Amino acid sequence: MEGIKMTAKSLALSVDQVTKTYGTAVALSGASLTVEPGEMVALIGASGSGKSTLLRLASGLVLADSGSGAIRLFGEKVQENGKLSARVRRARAKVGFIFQQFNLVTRASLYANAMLGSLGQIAPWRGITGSFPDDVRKRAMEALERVGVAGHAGKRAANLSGGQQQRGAIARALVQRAEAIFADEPIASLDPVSARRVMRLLAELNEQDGLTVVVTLHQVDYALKYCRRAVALKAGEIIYDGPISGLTRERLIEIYGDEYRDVMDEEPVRA
Ligand SMILES: Nc1ncnc2c1ncn2[C@@H]1O[C@H](COP(=O)(O)OP(=O)(O)OP(=O)(O)O)[C@@H](O)[C@H]1O
Repeated sequence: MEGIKMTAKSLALSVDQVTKTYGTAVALSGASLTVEPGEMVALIGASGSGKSTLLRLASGLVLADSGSGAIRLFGEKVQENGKLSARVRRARAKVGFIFQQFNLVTRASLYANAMLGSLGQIAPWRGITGSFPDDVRKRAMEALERVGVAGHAGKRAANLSGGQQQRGAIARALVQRAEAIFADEPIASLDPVSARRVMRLLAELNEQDGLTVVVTLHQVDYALKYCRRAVALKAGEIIYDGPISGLTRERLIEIYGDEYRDVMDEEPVRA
């Protein structure tokens, strides 16, 4: 494929001139972005810069302003011109979305949550009655093992730690047979060890299984460590899109504002 421009069909994500306003607040402004299959991309930017909005638009949970271009997942249209596509379900089927608030059904077991990844593949009555086919049960257990939480399969999601829940959500994406995982702040509320586990798992799925990963991150350190490409938003505009090595000191100050200079230069309060 080298030297050949990838078509929208072969791209994991394509966002074409998309704007989203909430009242008078511009959350995303004429953003265009493409992600190729197999990439691991960090979406960074200060709080309120538009990272979550971009992922929500990609999932079809939020509609862009009219006049916006198309958003596609693996060539299938999610929305265009502020209208949901008729093929949105087909588009969504290829991506496991992990949003902080809506990750798991908290009253259900981790095992049941993982099986829910099969909803698009089985007869609706099976999902409603919870009578999942044997192959789904098997795949759910394998996925929980793969992400390292099989020992908690029978526990209610509500009774598990944030890190275990995040890994459960990743297992659900594996049962879904997702070709990509789009995760919104998957490590925001995790301790450093749990955060590292989740990021390593995403990186492993990217490297070993070829899953495309798009992940919003607050901590630049994790982006530098686990992602090869960064897309930085500022006030709804993409102001950097390139290799992670391009996140120089000056660029980070541009992304996070002048005060970030102090953050980088600050001495520890206690030695
Ligand atoms: N449902 C909403 N109603 C009104 N304004 C919203 C809504 N969702 C987002 N916004 C606004 O859009 C802008 C972008 O928000 P968004 O959540 O995408 O930023 P973010 O970069 O993900 O922030 P954070 O890192 O804090 O999660 C912000 O100004 C926010 O207040």
